[in-house]
Amino acid sequence: MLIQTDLLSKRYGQLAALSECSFDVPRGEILGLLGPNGAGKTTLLRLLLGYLQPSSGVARIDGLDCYRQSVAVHRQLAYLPGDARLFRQLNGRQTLQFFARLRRASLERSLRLADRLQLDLTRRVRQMSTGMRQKLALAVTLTPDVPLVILDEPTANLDPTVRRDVVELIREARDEGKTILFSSHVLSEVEDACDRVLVLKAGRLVDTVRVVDVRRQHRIQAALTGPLSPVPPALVEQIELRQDAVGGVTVISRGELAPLLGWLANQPLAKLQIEPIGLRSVYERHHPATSIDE
Ligand SMILES: Nc1ncnc2c1ncn2[C@@H]1O[C@H](COP(=O)(O)OP(=O)(O)OP(=O)(O)O)[C@@H](O)[C@H]1O
Repeated sequence: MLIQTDLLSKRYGQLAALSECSFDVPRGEILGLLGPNGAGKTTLLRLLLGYLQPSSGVARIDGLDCYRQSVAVHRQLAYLPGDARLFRQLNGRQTLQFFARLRRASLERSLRLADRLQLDLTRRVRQMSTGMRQKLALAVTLTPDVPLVILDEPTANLDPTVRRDVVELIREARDEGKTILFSSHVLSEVEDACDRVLVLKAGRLVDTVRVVDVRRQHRIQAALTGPLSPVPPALVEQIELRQDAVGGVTVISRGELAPLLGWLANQPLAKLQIEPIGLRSVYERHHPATSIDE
């Protein structure tokens, strides 16, 4: 495991910003952190970075204690903070050169990433828009040859096209062997980019979901025109079936669709609708009243 936390907690006086959070992240995984404002995402990232001392529990990266061995931990990672600051008087290319030298990283790789993000490197940082600065900061963060990349809301301020590019770059970094941990408010990009998602609520880890499992889940709705025949034993385990008083039926499927559709084809149904459940349903189970970006 590259990251391991054990009952990791952080209190500010009476407020539990993070409570007894335990999880592992294997190498080569993209892990998303989801939760509304104040759920504890940044606190968790700062504990992993060793910027905060845990009130109790421990966080380890590559076996190193994140707080006590933070210098060694920092050699293993690149971090993009939510409020990344760059030198305003440098232009894009000088910025990439500065950080490549600092991290003993490849400038060529920086330039390639900047090209992918369609950055104009001749502009000074102070003349860049917020989105352009964010892209430059991302190119800086994805350049070093380190096993772990931590991104705090990497796509804030970016338009949807650039968001897609960022998700692609994150996946490419994973394919090169990096482990990526990122927090986001945008459900669709978490679903597109991540292998696994941690859902935080008021400082507690309330769910861990594998995106492939979420993708396999479907909701099927239909109107009954007669009685249903019994559900075949092979399907009982993987579906949840509800009938309402006005002749509607809802089936939640957690497995392969084909055998279920085979059974449904022989049922007296009309107006059949099938939709993927997606991460939104998982998120709303824990945060029913919270708005989040699609
Ligand atoms: N230095 C601090 N002193 C006191 N309380 C703090 C401090 N830092 C964070 N908190 C509180 O801890 C809780 C978790 O905050 P955190 O910043 O980790 O949430 P978040 O999930 O990152 O939110 P956001 O999406 O808004 O960035 C919040 O209630 C916040 O007000």
